[in-house]
Amino acid sequence: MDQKKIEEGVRLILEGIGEDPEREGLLETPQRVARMCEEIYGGMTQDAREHLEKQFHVENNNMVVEKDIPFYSTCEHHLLPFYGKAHVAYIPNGTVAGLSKLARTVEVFARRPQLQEQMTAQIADAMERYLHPKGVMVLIEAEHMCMTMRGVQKPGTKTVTTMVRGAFERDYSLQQTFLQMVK
Ligand SMILES: Nc1nc2c(ncn2[C@@H]2O[C@H](COP(=O)(O)OP(=O)(O)OP(=O)(O)O)[C@@H](O)[C@H]2O)c(=O)[nH]1
Ligand SMILES: [Zn+2]
Repeated sequence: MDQKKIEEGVRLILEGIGEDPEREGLLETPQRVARMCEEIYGGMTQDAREHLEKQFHVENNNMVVEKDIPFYSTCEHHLLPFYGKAHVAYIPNGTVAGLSKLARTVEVFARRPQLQEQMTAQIADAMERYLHPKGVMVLIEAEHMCMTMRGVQKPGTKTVTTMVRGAFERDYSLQQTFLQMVK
């Protein structure tokens, strides 16, 4: 990441809103924001493959559900946070990933400027591509700060997005099972 560019940008925004970037409280703010960007946009330099390619063989291919994975992301329109929970499920095809790797996959895509719909699809894509499962379903519920602290100002509004792949697309009862489990 180009820390210097971020610092220049933060200084310009501060000047733009009529602040004095040289006053004591703001002196280190550009560097702080640049360091923060490394963290909150850390997914930009990560590949979900690193997390998902190591797998373990299993005897049964029952549905695996990991629910209530908390995440923080940033909406790409306003650069304000959106945050909530991701629920992911897949039907293995002889192999499974380590449980932590599903949560890590969520992080890879959350830590980027994002649209919730896009993040939902990207997680499903990565699971499909690297786990080669029989099916995948992802459900994300989130609150968008751009809808609460500004604009339409509707705190409490939740946006729910889903993506289904493979067996979940064809079998409605699998979707129902997943929805029951994450409810
Ligand atoms: N589909 C989708 N929209 C999002 C997401 N995050 C923010 N938005 C919306 O992006 C839209 C941007 O609309 P614009 O009309 O270009 O921008 P705006 O004038 O700031 O819109 P308002 O928020 O309605 O004031 C808004 O409706 C936001 O609510 C997201 O993850 N997915
Ligand atoms: Zn927004």
